[in-house]
Amino acid sequence: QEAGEYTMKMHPMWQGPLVAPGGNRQSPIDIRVRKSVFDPHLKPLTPDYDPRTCSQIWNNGYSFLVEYDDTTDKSTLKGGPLEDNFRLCQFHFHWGESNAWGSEHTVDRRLFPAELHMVHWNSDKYSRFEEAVMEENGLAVIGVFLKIGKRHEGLQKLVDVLPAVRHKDSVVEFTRFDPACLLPTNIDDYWTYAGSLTTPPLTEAVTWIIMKQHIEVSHDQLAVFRSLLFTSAEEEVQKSMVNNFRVQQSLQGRTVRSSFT
Ligand SMILES: NS(=O)(=O)c1ccco1
Ligand SMILES: [Zn+2]
Repeated sequence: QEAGEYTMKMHPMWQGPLVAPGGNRQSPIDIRVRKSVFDPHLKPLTPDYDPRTCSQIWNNGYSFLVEYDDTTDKSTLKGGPLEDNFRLCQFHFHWGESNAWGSEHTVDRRLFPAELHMVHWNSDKYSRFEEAVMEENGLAVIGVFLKIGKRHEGLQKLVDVLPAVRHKDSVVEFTRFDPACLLPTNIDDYWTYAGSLTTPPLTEAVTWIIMKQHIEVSHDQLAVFRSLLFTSAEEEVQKSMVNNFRVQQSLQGRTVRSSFT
């Protein structure tokens, strides 16, 4: 590299074509609370998860994914803005290198240190995630903001296994984890809007359901997230898995609805 030449070493995730097909309902966004519209027809959200469908956890080189067996309708999400039945396939997080930032969505520009995404696909209309990911009503993702505070007891079982998936492409068996323990106590208050995946393929297939209430995790628990690596064991230069969030996208005329006044 020539002296003075400046190249932002982008994570490989973002070196490809960044503009998604269509590109008028991209995620994440800033949620302007006073611009959201209360929708009295929004129903309560009814997640129904079976911890026995939890199968493994793996480092995909951008986040760590806790994967669920989605070959049957055992862990499902219905209600809220959703017309159909959706199956949980995985959950993962996005976080910063510091507690000052890390979330993908923001609320009136407020950043959180991390954000949980619980990814579901429409099992009434499609037969697998890979199919649903290409359809505008294919996916539903619950977003939950994380704040630094008291230790999250339910999260600790996950934190304890993270060192085993430190490097990209590492996988370990991970069972009997109830994802409901990561939801806030109040799941009736949420914002919802039509958006996209925030990592490639960035397809505009997602009904986003962003919880108003955050959950708390301890500083030390989040520090373990940051001990993960983007890089595989063979690579010479190891890179800390931090700042794995996408830049915010324009609303482009979309309305964000709220389930609460
Ligand atoms: N970050 S997210 O939940 O939009 C996602 C899931 C799969 C790919 O991207
Ligand atoms: Zn995500």
